[in-house]
Amino acid sequence: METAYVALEGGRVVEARSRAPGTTRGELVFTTAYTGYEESLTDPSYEEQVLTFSYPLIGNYGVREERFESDRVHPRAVVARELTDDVAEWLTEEDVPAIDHLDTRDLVTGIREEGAMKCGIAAGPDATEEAARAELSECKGMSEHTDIGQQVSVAERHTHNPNGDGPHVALVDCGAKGSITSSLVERGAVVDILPYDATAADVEHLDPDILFISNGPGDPENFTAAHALVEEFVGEVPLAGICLGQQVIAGALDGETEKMDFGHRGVNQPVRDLRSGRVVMTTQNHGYTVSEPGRLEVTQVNVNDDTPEGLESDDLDVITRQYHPEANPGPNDSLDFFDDVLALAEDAELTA
Ligand SMILES: NC(=O)CC[C@H](N)C(=O)O
Repeated sequence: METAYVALEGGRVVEARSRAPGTTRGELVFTTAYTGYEESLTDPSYEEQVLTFSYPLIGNYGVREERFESDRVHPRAVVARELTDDVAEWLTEEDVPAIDHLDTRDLVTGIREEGAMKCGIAAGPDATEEAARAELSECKGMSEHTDIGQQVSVAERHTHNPNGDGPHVALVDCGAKGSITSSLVERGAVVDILPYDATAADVEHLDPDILFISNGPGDPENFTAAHALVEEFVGEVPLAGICLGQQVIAGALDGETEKMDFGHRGVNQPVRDLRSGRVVMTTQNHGYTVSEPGRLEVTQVNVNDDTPEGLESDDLDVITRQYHPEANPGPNDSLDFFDDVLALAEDAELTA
């Protein structure tokens, strides 16, 4: 058996089995999702993180490309109680270290008590505790990855569904999941994908019906170009956002964001709509939250901890969600968000 080591912030080193070799480092987080490992592992919002699955068996229905949310695996390493051969082979091909046969309950309890933490990993025939510790000592905090958008965004603008008869969406790709685009395209929208550092001139040139800021990794405060776009176009073009998109939009509209202790990652996070009282189960993957909504109204909250899950403004034509209405993985209960986004794009009466 090939060995692996995880060195944790605070000094502890945990021994495990190597399933895909290599040394790496990242912020250790966990997801409680019990299904949808292909979607989670290809979600760009996990960039620079080490993803622990609290569900004990990962890989039991194989690996199929049509379920991927992007063209590569984004976590820097993968941790589970038991990884199947299919997943281990996929991660080996992708050059992403993976480890199993460790007590993930203990790891998850540690993260819940102490918060998401830095870690270093060494896995494979040459793995040593020292190598894992050396990785840990090089590990940066998430907010220190100041240009993380560049690692996950498209380099050039491109258009999906150019002949669609629906509204024209300018989607700023801060690390967008593929299902966001497909959810819009399925509803007839023409979707222009713009790099994370698109300028106001780039957006003006497209003259979209709505400006949509995507999900993405790391600290929302590091997405300064998207922040500037929101400041520039608020009140002129309707705005929508998912996850990092909600955080960036709130931050640009006099709101604030902060880091959570261990975040929300899973597919059964309950969200209450404050107007209807309806609760839906949602997919989530975030470590930051909006702490002050600024010029926006909180319309939905997390049932567990009351953090803002939906922000809106009728006057400014803004609608955002902290969770992932596009699901993948997870429940489809909130897909109607995309109908609301496109209705806002069509009906907005902004005249500035
Ligand atoms: N999925 C996302 O867009 C995550 C947003 C942000 N990186 C966070 O962790 O809170």
